[in-house]
Amino acid sequence: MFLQVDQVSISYPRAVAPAVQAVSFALRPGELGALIGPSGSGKTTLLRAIAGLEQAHAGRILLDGQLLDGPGVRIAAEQRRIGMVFQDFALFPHLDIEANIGFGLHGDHRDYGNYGNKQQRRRRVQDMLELVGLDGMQGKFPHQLSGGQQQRVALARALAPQPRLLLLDEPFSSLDVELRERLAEDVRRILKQAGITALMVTHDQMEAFAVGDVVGVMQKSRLEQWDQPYALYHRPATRFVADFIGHGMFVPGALVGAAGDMAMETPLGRLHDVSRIMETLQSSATHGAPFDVLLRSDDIVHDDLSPLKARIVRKSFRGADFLYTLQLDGGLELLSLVPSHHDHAIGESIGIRLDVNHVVAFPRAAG
Ligand SMILES: Nc1ncnc2c1ncn2[C@@H]1O[C@H](COP(=O)(O)OP(=O)(O)OP(=O)(O)O)[C@@H](O)[C@H]1O
Repeated sequence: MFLQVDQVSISYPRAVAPAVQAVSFALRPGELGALIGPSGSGKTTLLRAIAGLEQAHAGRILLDGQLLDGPGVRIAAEQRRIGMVFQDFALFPHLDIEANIGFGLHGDHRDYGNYGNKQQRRRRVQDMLELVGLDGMQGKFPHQLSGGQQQRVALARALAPQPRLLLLDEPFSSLDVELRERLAEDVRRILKQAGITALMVTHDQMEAFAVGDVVGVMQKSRLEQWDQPYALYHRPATRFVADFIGHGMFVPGALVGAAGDMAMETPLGRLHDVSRIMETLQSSATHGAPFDVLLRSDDIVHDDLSPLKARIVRKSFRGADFLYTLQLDGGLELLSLVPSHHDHAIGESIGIRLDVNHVVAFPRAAG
């Protein structure tokens, strides 16, 4: 592993509870990680500790085999060779793009690579401009560039001195929503092309999924799951992750059948593929055991022929789809993503059926 965060805890002075508690994860060389979670869950604190701007009070942080932070060891931030990109870009307004990108190739950073003379620096800046798709812009000033272009300059500047690791803190949050997803995909492509290992903090799931090979979900100072996006979505480890990732609602379920042939009974019908749930329960669950079953908007399919009907209580247009909020007799609410040519009115009843590939369910908490 290239970056190793091992049982790291971080506390701020006079704070009641630690900001980060016993967090462990790792990145392979060239792998892109993303941390998501609600505000205050500890993402930025963790990123700052990796950068060397906060100290880990317990645990260890290693980069390429070097102990950066651990018992009795603390490598200074400027000696870590870690680059950072921030949400406000932090470009120098009075320097042109070439000087902005070349900034990190002077002074303390000079020993990162062989950029000692002007010609070498120019070549490196040129390579970076090409990498981020801004060739020809070197003479412009930051205010002459769009927000997305400025963020690419910030990326080029951070990559220029060849850091060992790149950290990105909410890099898209000051940009338009439409721009964000496209830029997130561009950033992923650029980072992959540069071959750098990177860790990004964001509160936006789409960005995390667009950039990260692996995504970590934090809540209340803990890392709840560190996994590939597909696994986070289809095999969430905790109820919090299940709820946080994607649109879904929990409905009551009950295990039916005998060991080896169990199914989940729900108000919308019976789900048969419960093998994974049984693995996690280690076959201790018994017939009739109560569960909360997660049904996401793509698990519920609109089907005129289905005998099961639900009433539309809200709808929101998403372009290709409508996100319908539906209500069953008895009041249970569900979400369903329906192709937008099925334009039904609020109050109308439509036929629905389940189409669940991976059953996500958690034993109902006692009480
Ligand atoms: N300098 C500080 N001094 C004291 N407490 C702090 C400091 N910075 C953050 N905290 C606290 O540490 C906890 C984690 O904050 P952190 O900023 O790491 O969360 P976050 O997940 O990055 O949130 P956001 O998405 O809002 O930036 C919070 O309870 C926060 O109030």
